[in-house]
Amino acid sequence: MILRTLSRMSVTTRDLSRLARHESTLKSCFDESGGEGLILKSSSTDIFQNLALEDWIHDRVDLQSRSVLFLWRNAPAVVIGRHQNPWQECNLELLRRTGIPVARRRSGGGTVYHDLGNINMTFFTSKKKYDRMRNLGVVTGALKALSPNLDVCATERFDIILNGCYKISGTAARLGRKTAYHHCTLLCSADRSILSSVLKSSCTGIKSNATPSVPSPVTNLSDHDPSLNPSSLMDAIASCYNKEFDLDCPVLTVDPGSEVMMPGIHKMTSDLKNWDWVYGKTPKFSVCTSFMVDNTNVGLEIEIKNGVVESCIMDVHHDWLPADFVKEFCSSLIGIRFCPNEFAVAVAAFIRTTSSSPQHTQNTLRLYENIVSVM
Ligand SMILES: Nc1ncnc2c1ncn2[C@@H]1O[C@H](COP(=O)(O)OC(=O)CCCC[C@@H]2CCSS2)[C@@H](O)[C@H]1O
Repeated sequence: MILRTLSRMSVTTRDLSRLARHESTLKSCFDESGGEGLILKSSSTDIFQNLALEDWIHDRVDLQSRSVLFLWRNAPAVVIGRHQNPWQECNLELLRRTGIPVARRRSGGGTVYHDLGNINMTFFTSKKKYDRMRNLGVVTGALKALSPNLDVCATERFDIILNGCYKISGTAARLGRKTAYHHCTLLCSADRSILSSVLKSSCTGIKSNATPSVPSPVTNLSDHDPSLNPSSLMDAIASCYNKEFDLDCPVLTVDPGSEVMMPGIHKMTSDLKNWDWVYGKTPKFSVCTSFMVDNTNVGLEIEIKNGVVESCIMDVHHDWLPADFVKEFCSSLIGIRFCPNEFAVAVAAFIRTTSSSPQHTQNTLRLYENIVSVM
């Protein structure tokens, strides 16, 4: 039975034989799946696991013969677009302090904040069937079905706005050669104060060609209709999806932590967590800034490529730190990741290995404190 269901999904033969060995575990996910469509809901609230499940569906499921709607929510997280700069888009210092992760998704577009009050939907189709407005129609249809008086509409840039001006949903997409997915958010009851504080850069003076986000005033649906909650919204979206695409799919719960059910997903999850993906994929940029230390102005220009310091120039009065010493300090930073941990290690090694007066050591530490605040 499971083999027949999976054949209809056209998962690769290799997967099929591997999956067949775990029939009983797979049943819960695929047993009742219909022919042309599938609605999945994640049991995980881990941003990396959920993005990995998107990758897994995109890579392993034949989307020529069926469409998939994937519904998911995350614990607090910031999600940047494929071509963005996290130093430019968010308050990394605040995120580290609060333990909120930054994730880079595979689709383009801007940065958004997720928590359990925010729903995510991913619409997978063949490239031919890719239609963002139709998908957003499913979302606005679900909202109108639950709360007929809400004034919601999709915009030209594929946001959904409430009362003509408040954004409740943002869209991004990934288009492959033959398949595509469109994913979007829906703000039901997210923490707006955290949303706005984490989406403010803590790094001044960034010069970059990375895709900038387009900030908008946002609102939560539950502030306009307190009867709305994430769970009833997901049910309504699933039912409108079935109606719009003439399907009759149940909502199947999937655990993206299960390697048995989705072979290869652990590697996909760890790739998404990797520093080299989250930070290292940032397009080349520079930080050009200045700060005051002990009434001395310090000019700083750092170039960062693949998340790593490529060049560093510091302009400091020679009475405060001798020019040769500053040059040596700058050289010691080349090749380190632009992040507090590696910077601290590099500065400690520099101090340990360079002969300097107590005053120069003190001043180096003052430089450290100021530079680390832009990382
Ligand atoms: N959760 C959420 N929903 C809607 N709008 C948001 C959200 N968080 C922040 N914002 C607002 O959108 C802008 C950025 O708008 P911008 O248009 O630049 O970017 C987007 O909308 C990207 C949407 C990505 C959707 C994916 C779906 C699954 S994984 S993430 C930000 O500055 C805030 O003003």
